[in-house]
Amino acid sequence: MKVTKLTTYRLPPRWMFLKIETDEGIVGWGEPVIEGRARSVEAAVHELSEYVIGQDPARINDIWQTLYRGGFYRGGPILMSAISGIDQALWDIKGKALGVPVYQLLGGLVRDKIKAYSWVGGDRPAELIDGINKLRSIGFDTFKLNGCEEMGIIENARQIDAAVAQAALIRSEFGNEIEFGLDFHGRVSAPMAKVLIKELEPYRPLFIEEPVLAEQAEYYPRLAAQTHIPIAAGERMFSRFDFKRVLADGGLAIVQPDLSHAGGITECFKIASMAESYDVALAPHCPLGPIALAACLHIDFVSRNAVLQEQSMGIHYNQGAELLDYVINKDDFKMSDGYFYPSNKPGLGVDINEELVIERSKMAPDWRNPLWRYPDGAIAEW
Ligand SMILES: O=C(O)[C@H](O)[C@@H](O)[C@@H](O)[C@H](O)CO
Ligand SMILES: [Mg+2]
Repeated sequence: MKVTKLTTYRLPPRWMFLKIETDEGIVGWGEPVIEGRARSVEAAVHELSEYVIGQDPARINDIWQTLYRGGFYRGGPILMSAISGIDQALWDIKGKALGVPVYQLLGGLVRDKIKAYSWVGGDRPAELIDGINKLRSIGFDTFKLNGCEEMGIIENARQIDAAVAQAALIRSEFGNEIEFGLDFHGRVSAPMAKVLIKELEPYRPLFIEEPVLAEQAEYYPRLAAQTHIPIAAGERMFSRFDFKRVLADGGLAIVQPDLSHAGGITECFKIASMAESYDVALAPHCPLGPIALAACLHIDFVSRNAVLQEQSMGIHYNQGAELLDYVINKDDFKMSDGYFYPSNKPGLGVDINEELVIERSKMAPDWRNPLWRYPDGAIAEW
C-alpha cells in the first residue's frame, strides 16, 4: 500500500482535519492543528507531505522519525502538530487495513472505560453553579474551569480573593460530591502562583493546571513542595524531549500531552509510559474535535496511568460547530455516567462526514484567542 494524497480542511469552530488517501482506497483521518495558528500547521502538513506521499503507511515509526529528524530543526507547536495529525491518520489507516481498533495494535485494553471531565464557566468563569448542575444532569461529576481572570505579575488581594471565591463557592454548593480542576491557563506568574495556590488549599481542587507557563517549568517542583494540590501540565509541551526534563525534575502529578500537538499516538504512547515510570498520571489534553478525542481515547485505553479525559462538548470555544457535528455515527463516542467506552470499530473508530467537512471548510474562520491587556495596557496572558 502507498500513500497517494494528503488533503487538509480547516473547519469551524477552529479545527483542521487531515485526510490521507492510499492506492488501496483505505483513508485515514487526523486532526493537526494549533488553535489560532491553523494556517501555519496546514502549511507544515503540506511541506512534510513530500516525506509521506509514496510511502508505505504501515511504516508509521519510520515516517514519524523521518518527519521529526529529517529536517534538522525539530519540535515546537507547529511542526509537532503537523506530525501529530499525520501520525493519527496513519494509525487510522493501519487499524482499518488490519480490521482492528488502534488500541488493539497497542496491546489491548487496560481498562473498560475512562472518566471524562467537562469545562464549565468559560474564559471568565461565570454561572458556575448552573453550569455544573446542567452537566451533572448528563452524568458528569468532574469539571474544569479557569482558575482566574487576568492576573498581574504581582496582583492585589481583591483579584486573589475573587479567584479563591469561585473555588469556595463550588465547594460550599456541592461539598465533595463533585471534583474540579483549576486551569491557571498560564495566566499566573511564578510569584503569584505561590500566593494563589496557598489560598486555594482549603478548597482542595482536584488539580491545578499550568500553574505557570511551560517556559517556567522549573517552578513545578517548587510549587509542588509547597502544596498538597496535584499539579498538572503538558498541553504546551510537544515531545518526549520536553516531557523528560519535566518528569526528571519532578513536581507534576499529572501530565496532559495533547494528541494533536505532542507527536500524535506514536509519541504520546511513549510519553504516557515515561510518566508511568515516574508514578505520574496521564490526562490527555483535548479541547479540540472528534479525531483528536478519538486518538486520546486509544491512548487512555492502553495506559494504566490514564485517569481523566478532557473533551470539548459545550466548551466555550466551540462556536459554530460542536464536538460531534462532523461525525456520521454519534455512537462512535459511547459515553454514559461520565465515562467514555471503547469502540470496536477499526482504526480510530470515527466515521467522518466528508461531504459536510468539504461544505463547512468553505467557511473556515481564522479563529484567534482574545488578546488580553492589563489596565496599564501591557499584554496579559490569556
Ligand atoms: O485546558 C485546556 O483545554 C486548554 O488550556 C485550552 O483552554 C487551550 O489549550 C485553548 O484551546 C487554547 O486555544
Ligand atoms: Mg489548559
